[in-house]
Amino acid sequence: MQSVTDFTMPLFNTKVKSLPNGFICHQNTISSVKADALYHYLLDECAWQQPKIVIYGKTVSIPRLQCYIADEGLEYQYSGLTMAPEPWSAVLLAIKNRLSHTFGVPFNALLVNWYRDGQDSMGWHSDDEPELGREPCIASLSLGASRLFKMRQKQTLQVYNLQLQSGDCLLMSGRSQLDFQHSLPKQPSVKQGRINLTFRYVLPHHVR
Ligand SMILES: O=C(O)CCC(=O)C(=O)O
Ligand SMILES: [Fe+2]
Repeated sequence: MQSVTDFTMPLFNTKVKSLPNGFICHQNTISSVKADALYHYLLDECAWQQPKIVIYGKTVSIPRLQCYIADEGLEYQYSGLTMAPEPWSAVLLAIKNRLSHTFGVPFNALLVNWYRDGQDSMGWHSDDEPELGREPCIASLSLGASRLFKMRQKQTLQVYNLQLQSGDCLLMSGRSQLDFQHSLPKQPSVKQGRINLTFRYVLPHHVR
């Protein structure tokens, strides 16, 4: 009998889109039907949170929902907030293991973001927290609505656009976090939701 994990395994014999240094997009790693099934599974299964952060002295809710999943004890800190990890479900563990095997990275943490519609977003940032190490390798899987992903070279401010489709897997490695920021801007015309999964390797001895 097929299990949910059989339906959702990303495959990597797919088309590759080349991007600025350090970014690689593997297109269609999950068929749209499977990506849709996984999207709805995660909507139900994740313990969604909408943390509040302080920006310029003002407390605001982040414009999306999040769930942080990781090996035991691997806390994640950003913008002054600490997220305690949820345990791996069988489905996410299987996907994590597949991605670890494919990319040769022992992923041990996953940040899941749910953009309910085009009003939800993520501002310019680099994933450069010390616990990710100097040149982290992050595998980012997109499910649901297609959204624009922007990369901005820190020195030249040149902006590169990438349309992330359901089932695409974007790999950010090498100098991608050192040389670039990235963002997911608001797109009010998008009415559908999107879930993004970023698999990371958190250095256990760096957790504060
Ligand atoms: O939703 C995306 O594609 C980007 C997510 C992201 O940049 C992050 O989780 O750090
Ligand atoms: Fe990011």
